[in-house]
Parts: sequence; structure tokens; C-alpha cells
Amino acid sequence: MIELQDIEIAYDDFIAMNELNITINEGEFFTLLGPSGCGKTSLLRTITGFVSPSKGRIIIDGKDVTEESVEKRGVGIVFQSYAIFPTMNVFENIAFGLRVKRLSKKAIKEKVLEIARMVDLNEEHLQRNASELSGGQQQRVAIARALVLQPKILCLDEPLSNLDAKLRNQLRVELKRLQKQFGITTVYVTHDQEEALTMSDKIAVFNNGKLEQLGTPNDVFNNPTSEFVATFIGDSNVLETKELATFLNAKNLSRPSGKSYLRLNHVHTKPIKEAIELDAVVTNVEYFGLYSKYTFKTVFGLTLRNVEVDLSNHMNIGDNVTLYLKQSDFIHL
Ligand SMILES: Nc1ncnc2c1ncn2[C@@H]1O[C@H](COP(=O)(O)OP(=O)(O)OP(=O)(O)O)[C@@H](O)[C@H]1O
Repeated sequence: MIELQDIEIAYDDFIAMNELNITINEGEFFTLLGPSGCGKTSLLRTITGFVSPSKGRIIIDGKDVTEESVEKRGVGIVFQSYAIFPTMNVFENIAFGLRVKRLSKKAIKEKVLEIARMVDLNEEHLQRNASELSGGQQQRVAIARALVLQPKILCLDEPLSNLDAKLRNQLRVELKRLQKQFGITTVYVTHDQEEALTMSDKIAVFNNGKLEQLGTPNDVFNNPTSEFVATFIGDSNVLETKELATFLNAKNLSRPSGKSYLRLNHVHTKPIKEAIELDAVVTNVEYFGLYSKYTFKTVFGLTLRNVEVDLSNHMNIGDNVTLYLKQSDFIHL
């Protein structure tokens, strides 16, 4: 378990992380999510020990490690750039930490072979120079090198962001499987909301050095507590107050006081139960292969976008359509 108590991170006068209190439970896949510059890497570096907090304490398994060195914290680290040793072969790269710990030759060989198998590196890969491997294979080496030391905690900073989309998806699944298999407490930094939603047990969403929301992927997606989270995670329609009021008045429905949001998947083009109907015209079509995104201008001046997974239901720019919305799907903040 990792407890971050009143953590503040400052670079001279600049506060990169405002006072933060979070607890990361044993075995949890915990993601620090946010746009570039929000402070997530600084926080990860504080947990690993590369950066000292300007205020607060870091407690790991009940022990205060705030002043402890990187080596003593028992944290495995994987970076975005693979940070492997390019002139060593893969076997030696993975074995490095074990040699530092002075394990016997036999024990090292057994452990390296076992972990290599788990991350899908074969004996031929092990003999190659690390720099001769593909990006995905190099990242497997980095993950193996961290896991072979059986750390209590694994910290990963955007480990998949240098990889192409297909490999990224594949490694996402593998990484999650390994994490569960080892039951290892994992802190994962990403700016990619899809990565966060698919992999995490918990997500902490940051903006400008401030924690915006902490919850399960389901919580932050379906019950965002701030405009930032509503628009950063998942795509949301931001419903302009004036147009929304006109629309709801015309339908004799009560209107909320603040701003409202509506997820793209809650704008339907086929009738649904208890829906409010709304005439609209298609103003834009974006084709993504597996789905399309449409933009509609409605009679009340509201602009709405949706996701159409049924590609047989193709619409063209200028088509008149009826949209179906449920008031209970509106998110009010
Ligand atoms: N060593 C440093 N000295 C001064 N300012 C820094 C330092 N490291 C980071 N910062 C600043 O702190 C803020 C947070 O940076 P950080 O790298 O933690 O953000 P991030 O969310 O991880 O962004 P990215 O995804 O781009 O890495 C940024 O404004 C950055 O410029």
C-alpha cells in the first residue's frame, strides 16, 4: 500500500503538484492520468524517489520512505524510452539487477529464463544485442528487467507511447495480465484516456497540478465531477446553457441551473424508450472504420455529436434526422 500524505512538489517557485492525499491499495493498477504538464510524471518520480517532495510524506507498507533512496524503496521502474543498455545482450540486460544483488549464476539464469518466457521473449532474443530489437521487444526487456527483481511496486511512465497502435493494444493486454498474475501494486502514468480506462482499477485525473477526480474507470467516465473530467475522459457534448434551456422549455421539461454534458453514446438516431425527440440535420461525418462520429445541428441551435457503431446506418451531410435523448443521461455539474 502506498500512502501519499499532503504531498506538494515544487521546482523553485513553481508548484507542479498541489497538496495531494491519496492511497494506492495493495495489488491495485492505479493510473495517473492527465494532459501534458499536469504533474503526473513529477508525482511518479516522487514515489520512485527521483524527486523529493517539498511537503508531505510518502508511506509504503506503513514505512515512511520520504527520505529513502531510489534503490531502497523496492520499486521497479519502466520508462517511456526503454532505457536498456544497448551494448549488452538481452539476457544481460534482464540479469543486470540480479547480478548487482549477487545472486548465483544458476539462480540468475533460472529467473531470467522464467521472466523472459512470461513477457514473450525467446532464447534467440536473449542472445541478441538489445539495440537490435524492435521497440515493442525492447519495452518487453524493460518490463522483464523490472519484474525479475520482484519489486513490491511497479511504476511505469508512458511505457507504451512510443509504440504503434497495434503493438500498444497488444502490450496493454499483456501488461495487465502480468500485473494481475504477479499481483503487483502498479502506478501507471499516461495521457491516454483509453489506456487508463481499459487497464486501471483506479484512475486519478490531474489538471494543472491538482487532483480533479479519483475513482474507478466507471466512476470517472459515467459520473465526472468537473467539466475538465467530463470533457477530458470520453468525448462529451457540452450543452450550451441558453440553447439547452430553449430546448427543454419547448419540451416542457425542467432545466438544470449549471452547465450540462451528454456523452456521445447517449445521442441516438434510433428510437429508444422514454426519449425526448429532437429534429436535426447532419453537418459532419467522420469515418473511423469500426464506427463513425456524426455532428448534428438541431432545431434549437444545439450542436450534438454522436458515435454510430451500426455502420449500415450511414447518413450524409445535409440529411434530416430525428435524435433521441434521455434526460437521465444528461450530466449536470
Ligand atoms: N526539473 C524541473 N524543473 C522545473 N520545472 C519542471 C521540472 N520538471 C517538470 N517541471 C514542470 O512541472 C510541470 C509538470 O511536469 P510533469 O513532467 O510532471 O508533467 P506531466 O504531466 O508528466 O507532463 P508530460 O506528459 O508532458 O510529461 C510542468 O509545467 C513542467 O514544466
